Order: sequence, then C-alpha cells, then structure tokens
Amino acid sequence: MKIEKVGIVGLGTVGTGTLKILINEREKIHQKTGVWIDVKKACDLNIEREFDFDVDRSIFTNNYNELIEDDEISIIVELIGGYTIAKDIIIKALKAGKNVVTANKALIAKYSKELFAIANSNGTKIYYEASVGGGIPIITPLQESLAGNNILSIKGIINGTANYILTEMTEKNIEFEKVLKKAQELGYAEADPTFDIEGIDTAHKITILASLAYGGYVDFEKVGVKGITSITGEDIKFANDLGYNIKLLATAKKYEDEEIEVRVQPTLISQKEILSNVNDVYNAIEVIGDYVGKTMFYGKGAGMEPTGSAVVADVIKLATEDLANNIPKGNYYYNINKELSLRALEKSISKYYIRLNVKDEIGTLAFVTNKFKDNNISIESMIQTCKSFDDNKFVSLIFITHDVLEADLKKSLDEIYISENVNVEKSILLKIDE
Ligand SMILES: NC(=O)C1=CN([C@@H]2O[C@H](COP(=O)(O)OP(=O)(O)OC[C@H]3O[C@@H](n4cnc5c(N)ncnc54)[C@H](OP(=O)(O)O)[C@@H]3O)[C@@H](O)[C@H]2O)C=CC1
Ligand SMILES: N[C@@H](CC=O)C(=O)O
Repeated sequence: MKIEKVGIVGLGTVGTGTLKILINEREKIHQKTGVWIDVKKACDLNIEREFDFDVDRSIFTNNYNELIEDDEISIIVELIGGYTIAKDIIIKALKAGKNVVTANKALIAKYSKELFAIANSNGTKIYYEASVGGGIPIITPLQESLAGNNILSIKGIINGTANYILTEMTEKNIEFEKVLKKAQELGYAEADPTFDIEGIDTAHKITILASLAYGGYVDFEKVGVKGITSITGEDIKFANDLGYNIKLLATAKKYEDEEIEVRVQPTLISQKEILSNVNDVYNAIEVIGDYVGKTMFYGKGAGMEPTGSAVVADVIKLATEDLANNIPKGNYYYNINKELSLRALEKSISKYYIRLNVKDEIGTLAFVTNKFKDNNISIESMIQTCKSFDDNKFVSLIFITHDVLEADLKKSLDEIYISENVNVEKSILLKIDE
C-alpha cells in the first residue's frame, strides 16, 4: 500500500481548494490511482480560519519549517504566492529532498533558471500545472501530449480577472473599478491586482508557455506587455459595433528565422472566433502544432476549486510516479540553458484599431490622415464621433487600418503627438486579431 504524505503552505483561495479536494476525494483518488494521499500538515498565518468541509485541525501550524523538517512529508505544496518567502520555502524543500508543487507563476516565470537547477541538482522535482490557466491542463499537454509537434503559435486568454472585468464591462456596462473589486472578492485577483490589470500575470503565464513550447527559456523581462487599464466602455462599444470583442490576449509565435514573438496586449478579436466568446473567469488557450493542427484548451482560469484541481493533479502525478525508477530528470521543465531569441515587436504586421481624441479644428482630420499616408499606413475605415459640445470640442477619430508594420504606425503616431497642427487629448492603439 503506497501512502504519500503532503504538506501544504498557504491556505488562502487555492490552498483551501487544494485541501478540500485532497480531503474530500481521498478515497476516490486512492481508487483511481492506488495511492493514499494524506495531508499531514498544513500551514497558514491564520490557523483559526473556518472551512466548509471537515478537517482534523491538529494538522494546522503557522510554522512552515515544521513541514520541511518532517521526514515523512515527501511533497510540499507552496500556495503563498510572491517572490520572497515562497521562494525560500521552495528552495528549502527541494534541498531537503522533497518534491514541490506550486501555482506560483510569478516565481516560475522569473526564477525558473535558479529553481529548476536546484531541483535537478537535488534529484527533486517542481511541478507547476496550476501556474497557467487555473484548472485547465495546459502544462502537461505542452510537455507530453503535443511533444511530437513543432508549436507554430499559442494564443491565450489566460487571466481570469482581466477577462472577468472586460466581460462585465462589455455585457453590463459596469465600471472598471467596481468589477475589479468583485473579482477580488471572488478570489480571482492576485494579492497585488495591478499584476492582473496591467498584464503582468498574463506575461508570467505566456513566458512559461512559450518556454515550454519552444525548447528554451524566455526572459520574462523582455516580453512586451500592455494591460487593460486604458480600455474604456467607449472602445468596447466601438469594437462591438465593428464586429469585435476586446480581450487581453497573450501570444507566442515562431517565425521562419527562429525568432519568437511573445507579447501581451488588449486585442480586438472577431466575434466569429472562439477566443472572442470566452467570457467571465474562463480562460482559453489555442495551440497550433504542425501535425495536430489547431487545439483549444478551455476552462475556469482562476478561483478556489478549479485551481485546487490543477494543484491536486500535480500532487497525484508526483505520488504515482515510480520515483525509484525515475522518469528522466527535467522532463517537466524547459531548457534553462538556452535563452530564446525574441523578435522586436515593431516588426509585427497586423491590422490595428486606433482611437485619437483630438480637438476638432479645421485641418485636423486631413493632417492625421496624411501623416498615416506618409508612413504607409493604409486605412480600411474611419469613424468620427463628437465627444462634447462646448467651445473646446473634442472628437474621437477611430481608424481601422489594413495590415501595417507596427514600426510605421508608431512613427505616424509619434509624429502626430508632437505636431502643433493637432491637439491630441488621448490615444489608444489596439491590435486586431482575425
Ligand atoms: N487565486 C487564484 O485563482 C489563483 C492563484 N494562483 C496562485 O496561487 C498562489 C496563491 O494564491 P491565492 O490562494 O489566491 O492567495 P491567497 O492570498 O488567497 O492565499 C495565500 C495564503 O498564504 C498565507 N501566507 C502568507 N504568508 C505566509 C507564511 N509565511 N506562512 C504561511 N502562510 C502564509 C496567507 O495568509 P494571509 O492572508 O494572512 O496573508 C494566505 O492565507 C499565488 O502564487 C497565485 O498567483 C494561481 C492560479 C489561480
Ligand atoms: N489572478 C489570476 C489567478 C490565476 O492565475 C487570474 O485572474 O487569472
């Protein structure tokens, strides 16, 4: 009879979901896997908290060292989050010969080199299925199921909070701040929600996916990131009228010269596309492989039980591996010895949505459209809307371009901003994905 003893550090949203599944489904997991998985200790700063399931409270401690020093515990589950204590706990656990499961994408995206090397040199493992896409299995498919493919591209809506905000803004016209508060109450947001709304969390996740897909590692600091804070109800409405929804989209794509483009940005997606219709806290990741073609992974991208489900998957994976006849070390990791060469974002060619809020003066429109022409920006359509009716009237000029080079477009916009011929109050530039 195989028994695996587990220690969980952090009993917040994800820790509670993980504990609940491991306790409530203990028998069923044993039936399916042949292994008894017992949570021997669970650590949190607040060990008085109440749970909606039965739990033997003698397992609780507020000192994580008790878990690391317990020789019977073979798997440490880190669910605190952040770069500091969480990192110390993981390193200590790996060095103590324990395997680690984490949902901490920030840590994996920024410190994979260090953490994987420590795991490898100690003959231990660190698994991180829950770090991307909440409850959606996506790490294992990239590592195993799709390993025979060259991955051509990955496109993903991989932040539940941002998608929830954009959905509520689109469907109910609720203000940004109010929806963000609700996402926090539902346990979707990061401890620092700017990570969600500024695209940083999404960048952590696409860093991990692109590294797994392309056989090296992506330097997180080099990923192009734009969040959703500048998106207004007005942009959402214009986009909808034009047949698009706005989503925070992460993309990774390999070009023929082997360069990889990795970026995160709010993007207009045609309403005909599946990704455009992924709403609320749901996430979806489209992976295109050269043999398999287009695949789509869909599910809840955040929250207590969905994320707990992914954490438990890793615990089961570790508990059921024949550790004596180990699968090759590093199997679950990406290559930390090869940095992938990232393509300059300005080389990107795409359609764009541009909104310029400009003072309505004679010659403004002609100046702007000529500036675009000067830099090879061809316009597919244009909408002009009045913003206010006082003497200082501003109008929104909305342009949809044909496929253009991002560098040319930025040049045009820079020239427009600095020109004395036009008074720009605000501007928005969004990529269109069709
Ligand atoms: N929420 C989600 O939907 C998802 C989260 N994740 C990731 O999972 C991780 C956990 O997130 P989440 O559950 O939302 O975070 P929470 O803030 O809800 O939970 C973290 C818990 O850890 C506790 N904690 C902090 N410091 C210590 C310590 N030194 N010792 C013991 N416990 C400590 C906190 O206590 P206190 O509250 O008192 O500070 C809190 O209870 C993060 O890395 C996050 O990015 C991944 C996917 C989805
Ligand atoms: N804050 C994250 C949590 C899951 O990774 C999100 O909203 O997606």
